[in-house]
This record gives sequence, C-alpha cells and structure tokens, in this order.
Amino acid sequence: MQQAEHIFIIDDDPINKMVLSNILAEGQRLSHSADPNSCLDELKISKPDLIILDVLMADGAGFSVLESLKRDAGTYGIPVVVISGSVSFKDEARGLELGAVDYITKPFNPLIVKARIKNHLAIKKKNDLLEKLASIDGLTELPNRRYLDEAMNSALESAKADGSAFTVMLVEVDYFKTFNEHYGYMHGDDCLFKVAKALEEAATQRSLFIGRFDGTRFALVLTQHNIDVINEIAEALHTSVNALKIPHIASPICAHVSVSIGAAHIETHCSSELGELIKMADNALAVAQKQQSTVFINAL
Ligand SMILES: Nc1nc2c(ncn2[C@@H]2O[C@H](COP(=O)(O)OP(=O)(O)OP(=O)(O)O)[C@@H](O)[C@H]2O)c(=O)[nH]1
Repeated sequence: MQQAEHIFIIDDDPINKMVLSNILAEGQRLSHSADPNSCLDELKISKPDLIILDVLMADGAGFSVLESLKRDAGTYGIPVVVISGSVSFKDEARGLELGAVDYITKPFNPLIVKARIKNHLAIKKKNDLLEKLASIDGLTELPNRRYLDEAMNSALESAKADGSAFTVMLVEVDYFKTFNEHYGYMHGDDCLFKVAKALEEAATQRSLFIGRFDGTRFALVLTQHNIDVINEIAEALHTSVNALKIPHIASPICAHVSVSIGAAHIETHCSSELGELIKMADNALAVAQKQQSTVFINAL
C-alpha cells in the first residue's frame, strides 16, 4: 500500500491553517505548527514530503525559518512552498532565491494551490526515486560505493567525536575470476547477487551497514565493537555464505563459493582517515587470502 504523503504547515493564522487543511485533506497526512522556531527539530526527524510556510507570520520569522530549513542538511531536501500576504516582487524573489520551490500570494485560489502542491509532490517523488537509484548498486541492490563512502565517513566522524572503536571490514569472494571463467559471467552475476543477499541478511540481523565496495568486494562498517565481537561477526558472515553451497569446482580452496575477510580495527580514539583504514583492511584481506585463514584483523 502506498504511504500517504505528509505535508507540514507552518502558519500562525488559524483561518489560513483551516483553509489549507481543507484544500489538502484528501489522502494526505497533515501536521501543523504555529511556532516556526520550535518545529525545526521535529521536521528533521519526521521529514515531511512538503512544507507550506507562511513567511509573513506575526513575529516576522518566516524568511529566517526558510533560511534555516535550507541551511540544515536534515531539512534541505524538503520542498518548501511559501504562502505570503505580500505581493511584492522583492519578497517573491527573496523567497525563491532562499530556495522555496513556489511562492503563492494571499488570497489564494484553493484549486490553484491544490494543483501546485500536487505538482511539487510529484517532483519530490521522482527526485526521491532518482536519489535512491543513484545510491543503490544495480546488480546486488546493496548501497553502492558512493553511498557506502558517505556512510563510512559519517560513522568514522561519530566514532572520532566520542572516542569509540571503529572497524572497516572487507569481504571478498574467493577465486571469482576462475568462477567466471568456469561457469560464465551470467552465473557470476547470479552468484554475486546471492552472496550479497546472504551477507546483507547476516549484517542486517546485527544492525550493521554493508555495501558493495567494488566488483567482488563488500564492505561493512562497525562502531563500538571489540575484537571478539568482530571475529564473531566475521564468522557469521562466513557461515551465511558457506550455507549457500554454490558449487565452485574450479576453486583450489573450497568446493563451494567462499569469502575471505580482512578488517582494520581501531580500539579507541581513532585519528586515521578513511583511506588509511581501507588500506589497512585491504592489507589484512591480502593476508587472510594468502594464509587461507579467512579472517585477518589489523588492529591498532
Ligand atoms: N560476473 C561478474 N564478474 C565480475 C563483476 N565484477 C567483477 N567481476 C569479475 O571478478 C573477477 C575478480 O578477479 P580478481 O580480482 O582477479 O579476483 P580473484 O579471481 O578472486 O583472484 P584473487 O584475488 O587472486 O583471489 C574479475 O574477473 C572481474 O571481471 C560482476 O559484477 N559480475
């Protein structure tokens, strides 16, 4: 079932609020605040599909609220339709320059407002879909490298801020070139998809973020885990791939498709950059593959 679109009205005029609510009521979820300054935090969490903002409220806060909404990363992407009692071109230009998607003057025609809101919601829906497609890997449906890098960087920043442990784990499918050569590239794709799903299930059960790092490698990012837990997680990832029992008769190490895992682990107060940590994890992966030990952790 499709989720109802959520529209948030910021307006201190109860009559305006009622008129807007009547226009928008069908199949849409409405929230309302008469106090623009107190609702900013709520908007960051609830992330409505559209905000209708009266810029000429009694306290004159409207334009600065618009500025705040467009400055904050948590609300930046939410389209804002400005409603205003001012017909001044200067005010209209100001609203649009500050990032509003539309500027509607009072008194407004309900049919026009309804039609404009519908169009902005349709654009928002398309933008959301494009953003999703731009962050998902087409073959495995996992977060792609761009999204993964963003998630790893933001997790690293948080770990640095509170001095907690940080781990990057790289998981690589063993002898995959040989797999492709033996079974064909299409079967290779199918195998990568199944391995990705198995890893994702194991990661999701433990609330861990996983993405496709490159062709045959996946990356997980872990915060606040000690070495023992990381080893347990690595074992669980191995078990989930082994349980697939995808034949790989050309592999010199296992009759089925297997993975090797390397990790970079910083126990406390990490000062390294993400690139250095990935290099450490990659070196650990190379050791794991060489020693056929399946897991190797580079720890500092
Ligand atoms: N089917 C398929 N193959 C891919 C994809 N991405 C990368 N590959 C292949 O994966 C293979 C990876 O080869 P290598 O990096 O040499 O890895 P390997 O065969 O595991 O060799 P070692 O690292 O020495 O174990 C290459 O042949 C790539 O063409 C993909 O999306 N689908």
